[in-house]
Amino acid sequence: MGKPNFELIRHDVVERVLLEVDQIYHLACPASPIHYKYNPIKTSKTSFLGTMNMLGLAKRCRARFLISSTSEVYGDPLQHPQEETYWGNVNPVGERSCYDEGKRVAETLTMDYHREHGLEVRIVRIFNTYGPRMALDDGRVVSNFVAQALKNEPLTVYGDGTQTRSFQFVTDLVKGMVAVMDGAHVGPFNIGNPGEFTMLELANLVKEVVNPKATIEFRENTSDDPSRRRPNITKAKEILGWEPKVALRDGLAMMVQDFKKRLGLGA
Ligand SMILES: O=C(O)[C@H]1O[C@H](OP(=O)(O)OP(=O)(O)OC[C@H]2O[C@@H](n3ccc(=O)[nH]c3=O)[C@H](O)[C@@H]2O)[C@H](O)[C@@H](O)[C@@H]1O
Repeated sequence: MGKPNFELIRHDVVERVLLEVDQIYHLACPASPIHYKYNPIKTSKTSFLGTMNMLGLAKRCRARFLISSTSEVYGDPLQHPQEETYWGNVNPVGERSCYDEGKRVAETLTMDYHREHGLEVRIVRIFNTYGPRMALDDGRVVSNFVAQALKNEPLTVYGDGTQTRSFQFVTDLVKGMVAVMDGAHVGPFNIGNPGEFTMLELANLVKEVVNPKATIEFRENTSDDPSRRRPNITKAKEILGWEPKVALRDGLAMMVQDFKKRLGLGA
């Protein structure tokens, strides 16, 4: 931003676009479950048509193309931790499938452009990411808990809170994506932090770091919620020399400072 050769364009990837580019980081798609389930047909269109349009653009410009895929391609995984070779356990007719199947077909399209047209492609599977500047109403668990704790509202734990996730700080993700883009391997690569927590453990950590007086309120869980998730990152470590550096406790503290400012609570 502010650099003379930087250009910001507001565009819906479902429509074609003519640009001149060398690299494409294709990140466009709602990622929070409440947002991707809000208009699920649009989510499928974004994943399929949006990815096809961006691959078409990459083909015309001979640009290198990186698709931001997701841990959700593993569905409710029967393998734990998840390796890139695992094909997953996705419900094709469930409420989450607009996103899960959308990202799966986005990976398929990416590989078919690679095989059919010799396009240079890269695939990253991103695991739960959090950090400063997330929308206060994003709806994902870390931003919900932090905002709730700061506002003295109960932390909303869905289900019994024994389901697990592995949380990655945003700067680790960005370094991982750049390493994949600039590396020589197509992937797919899991990019995530293997530290695994139950939602109750996360709630208690947020209490400790943000507001020890915060209470917990249990809510009904959503359908097809994956019961556990943790990346095996051996491939990214060995091939790219990448691994996450920021521990959850430290990442939370950085997020809290930013959330406090935006909630008008002082830094
Ligand atoms: O954060 C991410 O990067 C990932 O978030 C979502 O996946 P999900 O793991 O379901 O994300 P959350 O909505 O943050 O849910 C995580 C867990 O926390 C629980 N949760 C969520 C919100 C809340 O207020 N309380 C709560 O207990 C959910 O039931 C779930 O078990 C997206 O589907 C992924 O594409 C995305 O990569």
